[in-house]
Amino acid sequence: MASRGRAPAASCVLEVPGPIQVRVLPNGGAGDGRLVEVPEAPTAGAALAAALCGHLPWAERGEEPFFVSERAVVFAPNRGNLDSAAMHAALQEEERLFVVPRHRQFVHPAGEPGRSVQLQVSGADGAPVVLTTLSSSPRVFHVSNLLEGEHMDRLMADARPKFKRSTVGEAPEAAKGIHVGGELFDKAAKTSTRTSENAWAMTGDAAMTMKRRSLEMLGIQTETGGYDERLADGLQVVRYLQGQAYHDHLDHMQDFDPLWNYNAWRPPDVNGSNRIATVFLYMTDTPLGGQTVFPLAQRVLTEGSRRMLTDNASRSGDELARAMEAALGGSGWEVSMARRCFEKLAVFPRRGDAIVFYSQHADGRVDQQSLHGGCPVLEGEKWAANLWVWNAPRKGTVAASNNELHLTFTLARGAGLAALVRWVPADGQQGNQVGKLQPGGPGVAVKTFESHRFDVFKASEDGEGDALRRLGTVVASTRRGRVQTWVVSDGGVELQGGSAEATVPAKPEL
Ligand SMILES: O=C(O)CCC(=O)C(=O)O
Ligand SMILES: [Fe+2]
Repeated sequence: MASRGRAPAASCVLEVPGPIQVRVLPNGGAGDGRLVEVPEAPTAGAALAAALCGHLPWAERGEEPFFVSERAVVFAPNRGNLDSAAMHAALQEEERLFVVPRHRQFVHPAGEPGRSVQLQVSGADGAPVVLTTLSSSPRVFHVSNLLEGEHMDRLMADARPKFKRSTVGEAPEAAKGIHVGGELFDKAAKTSTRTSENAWAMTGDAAMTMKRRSLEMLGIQTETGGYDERLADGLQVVRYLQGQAYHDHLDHMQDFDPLWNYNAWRPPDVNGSNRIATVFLYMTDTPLGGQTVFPLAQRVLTEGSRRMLTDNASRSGDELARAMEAALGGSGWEVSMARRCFEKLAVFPRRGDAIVFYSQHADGRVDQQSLHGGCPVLEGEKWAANLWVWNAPRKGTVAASNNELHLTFTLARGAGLAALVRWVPADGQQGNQVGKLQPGGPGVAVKTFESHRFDVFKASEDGEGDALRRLGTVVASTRRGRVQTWVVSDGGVELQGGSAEATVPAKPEL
């Protein structure tokens, strides 16, 4: 990318910056986008958004977007820099600029494997953090210059006396009470599919530096525009000894997960929260094995990625087989995994290298392609630091009142019918009945949360309550107020006192 000649010339005459053009694309988009001129006259907020991306359906839910440049600079009203002057100062000629809907997060564009981008993020010893694409589906990047050697040494030294056998579905001790509830921690179980050891690093310079840089590198936007602790789990220092591994898994919370059930709470694609990305930093050179494998990704070797993906390639098949036998014995899931690890897209652990991969698409849907695992360590040890990053504050870190709503369903006056109200889980399963409406009877009141769905059915009047016909669906949204009354009649379900706009079902424009 050519940089504009903005530096003062040898004389005292300042070079006046000329107009600058950027390439505007939707969040996560591929390709070159559309060349648009950043207005020279001072332009800010909605006017700037319209000038830059009028050609895109950008006003999702009527909200102005924010912008993130390819080099991870966020331009947003709450950062005080959604204006043309700030863009002129920070952007390079023809830099790609992504339009991110207000309630989503920027997702780095993948591009071709091997493509590198130097971010405007200062990393280890002031060097810029560099992302290199390893795979576009799932989105996996190699990261250079994330953390200083001293910071890694500190993380390792602090973790050493604290290591415990890793569990799955656990959360840091220090976060107790801010996650789903105590139950979660009691149920965290040792498992045979994750045989490593781990220790949490919640505070301290090294952990904070890695957390801040990771969020910066991802271009994560927060409510205040500043760093927000609630957008990541604690930093986890992980150690795998010879033979240890972490079976293929997904990092985001699953719908069917009995402990978390995050998606049912608020799916990420309707502004809920879940893990969006994982930053994984290798802190040791592992002589053999210990790769992070992505079995569903395509393995493309390029000049830029060969070293990261073929590190142990000089070992012959026989040598590998002998090493596997010595480290793992003859059977078990670790043996078949170890073999796959030398065939699939797999990143070799090299001290100071990191990877970042996404568990969600740009539109918030979870990405099931992001399946990955920690390959068995065949020789030596593997030490790493792992950060799970969320697209919105983790469940339990948002005061319940922030998205709590009180809905009352009531029969229209004179409506001679009975009705049932059912809550519909996000997974589309059969709804749970929350109440019944009968002529002359009381309304049905529910306390619920943003995006929860309720179906209202006409019911047989004998009170047996068979659902006969669906009269309407209400999707809870605080945009229509925190206390709402919905009136049920044969003709449908309507918000009492609602304006025409308010009763239109929330429908994203994108
Ligand atoms: O050890 C690895 O390479 C991957 C670890 C991992 O997937 C995790 O900690 O979530
Ligand atoms: Fe993982």
